[in-house]
Amino acid sequence: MASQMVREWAGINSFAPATQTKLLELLGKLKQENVNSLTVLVMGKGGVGKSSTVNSLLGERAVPISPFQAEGIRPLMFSRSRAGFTLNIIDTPGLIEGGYVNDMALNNIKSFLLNKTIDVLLYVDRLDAYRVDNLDKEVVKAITDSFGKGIWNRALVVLTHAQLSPPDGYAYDDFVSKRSEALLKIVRLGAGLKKQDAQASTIPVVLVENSGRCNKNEGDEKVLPNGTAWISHLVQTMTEVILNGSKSIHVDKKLIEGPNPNDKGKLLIPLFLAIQYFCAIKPIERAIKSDIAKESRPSWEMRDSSAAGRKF
Ligand SMILES: Nc1nc2c(ncn2[C@@H]2O[C@H](COP(=O)(O)OP(=O)(O)OP(=O)(O)O)[C@@H](O)[C@H]2O)c(=O)[nH]1
Repeated sequence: MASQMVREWAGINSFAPATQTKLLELLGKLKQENVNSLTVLVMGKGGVGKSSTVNSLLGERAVPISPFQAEGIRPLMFSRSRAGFTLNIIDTPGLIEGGYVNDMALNNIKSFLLNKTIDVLLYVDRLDAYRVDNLDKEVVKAITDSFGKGIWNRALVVLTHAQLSPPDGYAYDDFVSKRSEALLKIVRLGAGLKKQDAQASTIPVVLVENSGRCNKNEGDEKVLPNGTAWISHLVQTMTEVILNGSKSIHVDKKLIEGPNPNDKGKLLIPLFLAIQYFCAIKPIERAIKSDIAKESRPSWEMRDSSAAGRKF
């Protein structure tokens, strides 16, 4: 982290005054809790608005945006500091290639993150998508297999294109709840979260609108159709997640090269097999051998041989 060039977070000045005030308040709150730097990892499928969200948060065009899926230029980390606080934000390549999880992209991300600590994961998708499928689950599973279930304690689901006009018959908030619930369900499935896991019910969903045509309120803040000033709302939700008492994810060699962090129970499999062998299979084998030894000649054999004797 130290080798990264940290620039002044000048982009914050491009936000509306009310947004700036709120952000500085939130940074102050984090500093009060001894959080002086924050590393935000941005992941998701391709073309969902990851880079645009990075730019929106930084308040500058740090990453070039294209309507076509970018190839192989990321991960990229941008570090900005303001009032003694450092924000590191990591943009990553889309995780799907040709209908499958792109293992190479995932390995690049993992190597890039070596010795870094992830404070928050922004799992990005689009609000204006009408279904979830197995690929969504696979992407979530790949993230979980790489960093462990714990990452979802530190995650937000971020939905871009939030200035959408819902299809006929839907109120905006109803559409948002339906899409959020469908996506959260697949996240829980992909992450292998059970109902009793704390994260299962607490992953927040935040809406963003990265387009330059985002509506503004009278205070010049960028707002969603429901009136939420989304930049400060996003940072506030990130702050809540950071202060929720869960641990950040430190990415070390063991996490990257070691067994799947969710597979700890599987290490016990050889032990279970050994117990099964010595306590069940061995005694059965012994019993069979002793039966064979005890039984000199089976009665049917005796019967058959006496019958044969009579014949010849
Ligand atoms: N209207 C609207 N367009 C968006 C929004 N976010 C992203 N876009 C557009 O969606 C396209 C893809 O955005 P990117 O930010 O490059 O998406 P990405 O996830 O980084 O894409 P990859 O680099 O391919 O992984 C671009 O044309 C953006 O302008 C949004 O909130 N609203």
